[in-house]
Amino acid sequence: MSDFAKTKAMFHIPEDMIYLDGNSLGAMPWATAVKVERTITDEWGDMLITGWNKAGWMAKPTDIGDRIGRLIGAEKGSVVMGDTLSIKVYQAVASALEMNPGRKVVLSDNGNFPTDLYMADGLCKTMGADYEVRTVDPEAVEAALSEDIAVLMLTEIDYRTGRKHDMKALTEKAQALGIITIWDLAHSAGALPVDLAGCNADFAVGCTYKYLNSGPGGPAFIYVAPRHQDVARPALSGWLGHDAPFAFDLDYRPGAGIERMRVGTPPILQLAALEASMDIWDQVDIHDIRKASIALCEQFIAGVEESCPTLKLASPRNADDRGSQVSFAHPEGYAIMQAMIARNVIGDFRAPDIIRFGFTPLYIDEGDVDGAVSILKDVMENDLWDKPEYKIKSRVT
Ligand SMILES: Cc1ncc(COP(=O)(O)O)c(C=O)c1O
Ligand SMILES: Nc1c(O)cccc1C(=O)C[C@H](N)C(=O)O
Repeated sequence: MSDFAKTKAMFHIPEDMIYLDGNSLGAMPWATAVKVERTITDEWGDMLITGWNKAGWMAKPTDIGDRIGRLIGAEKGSVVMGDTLSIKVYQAVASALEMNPGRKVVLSDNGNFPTDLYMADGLCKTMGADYEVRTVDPEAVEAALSEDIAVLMLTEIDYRTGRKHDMKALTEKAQALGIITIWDLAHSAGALPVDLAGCNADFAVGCTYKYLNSGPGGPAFIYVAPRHQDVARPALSGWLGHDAPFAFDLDYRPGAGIERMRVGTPPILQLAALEASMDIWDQVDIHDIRKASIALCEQFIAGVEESCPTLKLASPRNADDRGSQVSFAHPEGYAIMQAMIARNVIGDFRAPDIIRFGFTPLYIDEGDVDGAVSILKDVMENDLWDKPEYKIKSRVT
């Protein structure tokens, strides 16, 4: 039996479904509905506006930030929740660029998730024609570091292939050249141990609706290293990041520490949903999760390679170089994934030819992996994907 049988029982997974897409949208803990319902009735309903103090709503973004901080190796008081990840990327890039005056290049890789590149590019356009986002192949990042670069912005785990950047080595090399680093942990937080403090990271951002199970649209987080917190100017200077929001001063004065990265009113109901999941995360050791995740990924790779020879592994073979997902390439990837979904094995497709499966030990076990492999084998051996209705690209995700 899986070491995580206890946590698996804490999640609602529809009967007969094998859910291998927790790297895109995490599953729902049973406790979430109860927690959100209580927040609505006992807090919003009964306390109304007094909930900001009585129910501790105002402190939720930093309280929960610290709980996530434990999973990503952040110092206490250096993570705050709020907004979407796209917004937090913008905020981090803007602060970092300003901390490196005279340099005008944001370096990233061309495997990065598009929104990160779009947000940085939009910001550069606002800042002036001499600012630019430069992208190189993921393997070429280290060689591309140079003294004209202001900011290195990378997603640690590639959303398509699961390839893992070496955060410590790249941060060290970048900092030696005077570059400020921003790490996107969208596919890292809750997937594997991250050691932001140990890597001496400058900024990090991430979302909570994937491995941290906060539900669709759950709030993002931002990390600022303690040494930068009173220097970094929050480009999005919202009133709740003000030093004294309730003084209602007309002039903006950034708050102390990580508080300044807050923008506007926090989403209390989504934070309540996240808290239900963090109650589960508080009971597990992220190193145990990693061990189980590697075992599940290895089992899946071995099973698929043995039974589906036309699928080509698109993730790194070495577990240390990979996050908590496994991708295979096939020219008919889209139709194959449609056939899998029709058989209740949920993964996803990423253009042009990647089928992607996420492994989330909190609620996925060896039996699920065996089940997914055997359905994939059936789909491939019997060409079950070869149907006109599976070839129409109409899905959103
Ligand atoms: C690396 C990365 N950054 C950003 C996002 C999305 O940001 P947002 O939460 O603003 O939609 C995703 C996934 O949606 C992602 O994988
Ligand atoms: N955030 C998403 C959404 O709002 C709709 C559909 C998908 C997503 C995702 O999270 C995509 C995801 N970041 C990916 O790795 O592809």
